[in-house]
Amino acid sequence: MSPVNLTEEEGVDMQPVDMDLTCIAPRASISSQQTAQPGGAEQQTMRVYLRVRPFSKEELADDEDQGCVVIENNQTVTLKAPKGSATLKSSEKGIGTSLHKFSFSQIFGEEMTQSELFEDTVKSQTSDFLEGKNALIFSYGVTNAGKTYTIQGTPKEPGILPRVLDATFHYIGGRLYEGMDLKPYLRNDAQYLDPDQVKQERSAQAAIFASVKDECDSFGTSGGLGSLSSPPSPFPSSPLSTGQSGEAGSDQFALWVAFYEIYNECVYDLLQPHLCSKSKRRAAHRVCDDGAGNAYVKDLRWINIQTLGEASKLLQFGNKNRSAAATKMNQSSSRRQTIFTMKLLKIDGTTVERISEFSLCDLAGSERCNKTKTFGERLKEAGNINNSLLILGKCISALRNNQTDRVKSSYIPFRESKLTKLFQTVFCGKGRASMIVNINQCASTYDETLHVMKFSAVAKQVVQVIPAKPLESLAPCLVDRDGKPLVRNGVIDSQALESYLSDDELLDEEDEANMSLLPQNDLVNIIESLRTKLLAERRRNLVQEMEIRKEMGDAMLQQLMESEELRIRQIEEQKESYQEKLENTFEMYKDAIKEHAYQCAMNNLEDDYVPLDEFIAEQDKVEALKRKVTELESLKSGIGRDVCAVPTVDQSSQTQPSEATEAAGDDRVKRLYKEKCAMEKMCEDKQLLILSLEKRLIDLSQTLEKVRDGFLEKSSALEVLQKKCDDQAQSMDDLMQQNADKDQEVESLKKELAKLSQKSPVQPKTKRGLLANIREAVNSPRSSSPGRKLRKTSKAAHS
Ligand SMILES: Nc1ncnc2c1ncn2[C@@H]1O[C@H](COP(=O)(O)OP(=O)(O)OP(=O)(O)O)[C@@H](O)[C@H]1O
Repeated sequence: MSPVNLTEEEGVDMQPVDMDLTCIAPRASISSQQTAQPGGAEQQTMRVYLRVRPFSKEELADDEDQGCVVIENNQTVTLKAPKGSATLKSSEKGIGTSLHKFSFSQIFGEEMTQSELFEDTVKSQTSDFLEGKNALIFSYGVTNAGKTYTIQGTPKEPGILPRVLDATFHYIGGRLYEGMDLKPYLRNDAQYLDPDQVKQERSAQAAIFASVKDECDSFGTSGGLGSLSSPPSPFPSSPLSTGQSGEAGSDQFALWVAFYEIYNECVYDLLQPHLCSKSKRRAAHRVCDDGAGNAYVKDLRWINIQTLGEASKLLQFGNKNRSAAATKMNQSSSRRQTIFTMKLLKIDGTTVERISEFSLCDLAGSERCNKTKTFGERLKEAGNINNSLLILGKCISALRNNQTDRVKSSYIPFRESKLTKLFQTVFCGKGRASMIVNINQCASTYDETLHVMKFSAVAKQVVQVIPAKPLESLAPCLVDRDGKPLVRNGVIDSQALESYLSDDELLDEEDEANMSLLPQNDLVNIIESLRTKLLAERRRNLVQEMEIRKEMGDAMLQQLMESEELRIRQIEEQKESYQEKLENTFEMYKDAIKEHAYQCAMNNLEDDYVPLDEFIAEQDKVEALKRKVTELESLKSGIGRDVCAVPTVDQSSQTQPSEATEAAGDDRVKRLYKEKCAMEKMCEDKQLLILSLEKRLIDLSQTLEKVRDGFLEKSSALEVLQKKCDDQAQSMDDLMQQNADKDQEVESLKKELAKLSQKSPVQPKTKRGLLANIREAVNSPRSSSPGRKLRKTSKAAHS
């Protein structure tokens, strides 16, 4: 076997704080189970007891005994995961451990008797109950773990419920209030019953007792409990049994009980008469709030009991009504959560001084669906059972978390299940709660048992603060049928009582049940009066409804108009901003194009640019040179003529030409010829220069042409942009047109509303004036729409 780690499940180092979330009590480490609080409040951790039931013969035969549960001492128990359990498999994979250690307020092994269990667990709560405090006991555990055995027991071995009842009757002794005319009402109040109602109570009670008179005595008053009932009592030395526990001698006590079950999140009364036909469904009862935050079961049947035998019969009657769903695990297993509640009324004369409540809750088994092979309706049952247990667990965890961390107080889901809703007040300090965890030692249910143990470990850390004087807040109030108090400051309000007793026109459900007893005329009268009341009520409702509708219509219209105004304003603003943006963009483009064109022109001109002065000077030079060339050419032709004429003259007229004259002529010709050549060359150069300048001029004009083309292109792009702008303006106009349509729609709505208002039979004048004012006020800004249109057209024209 692989080595195992032992886990301590209970948070021993946890510092519990008070449970009453509204009361600010100082945080203190709780070393003992119970400590005194300032102001006399009592603080203690929730008592959680463990009861381990013995194996049955069948279980031993099925090899269920694998030593899973080892009781170390009267407060500590160790659970060892058996072969095949999910816990063992997980621990072998390294997840978790196969050994779990738990501690409880007290552990009761299989050898412990019912009587010992009662003495060590519930007896103190019974004392509380008899002294006017509330008490709640849960029996919790997997199915077939012994919860019902612990609560109800067997005729031979009565459980804690018969023992609490037995103790209560011993306490009451000869001070039983036999009147039966003071009955519990809502959660903490009492109701005064008139003689007819008392008669009905008695007949209902008799009907129940009659139906079980031949049944065996489940409390064993003649057996198990009988030995306790007859002297010596179970509280021989207890002040409870003496009836002298500091109570005033004139006080009397009345005990009323209710027995109900929660099945699939519906509350059913187990003390209702048996149903005639099986097909007829039982009525589910609502869980309501009494206005002071206390939940109660509406129309639950409370039966007055005066002996232990009567209590036993009631329990039998209720048990008969319970339907046990067969599951594979336990053929007689109940799929319900059954609650037996006792209310003890302390009566002084005709005044109810206090009411205390003791509830014993047998929680349904919490087995998993696959284990129990549950299907269909059974699966739904299991889901609801597990859900209410889950919510109970969540509430307990949240309570504990809130106590440990007051800053981050989390939501406690009391209202998410009927069970927790009903007992919220007890958890919140208006009573003491304790839990008896029942487990069997079967290997096959080990995983579920472990889950139960973990849950109870959390419950044990919850601390309850019980106020020193819980009765002050729970002081019962005696009321009539309408719920109006009949007793004020301890004195009966005789007027209220008289009107209550004479008031016979209202019928509650119990009256309805006995309507057949009334004469026909009375019935007709009652029906007539009820019809009149109904009509008046309907008329009142109709008027109220119309007023509400009108108010809502006005409010809606106002809202509609406001939102319309807002929308128009937003559109206007958007339009303006778009136009501004467009104009800015257009200007930007224009500047950019101009800049671009200028840059292009400058780039093209830069290389070919010749300043004008230079150009003119150059032209002058060219002109001068041309003139010189012309002169020289004319000179050259003149010289040629001279040259040809000179030899002719020399040869014909002079027989002896001088040599000096000939030489001088040659030099001059040569010089002139040279000059002529130079001039010709210069002319050619200048010609070339002129040609190049002309070429430059042509290039320049071409560049200018290009720039002009570019400019024209940009201009056309600008035109496109302009067109887009115009389109946008057009779409804005369309939007405005849509707005106008909406205006018309609003107008038609207003007209419709006005028509409706005219049709309405009740129209207070002041309100009609108000509506007209509102409409006018709302309409007035609408009249400015032409102004806006004017602005819009002027803008459009501008743009
Ligand atoms: N302490 C005990 N001593 C002897 N027998 C016991 C003890 N506890 C339980 N049993 C027996 O075990 C069986 C199952 O017990 P019980 O019906 O109370 O279980 P349960 O938890 O109420 O089951 P369910 O939730 O299904 O109603 C019964 O036969 C009962 O008599």
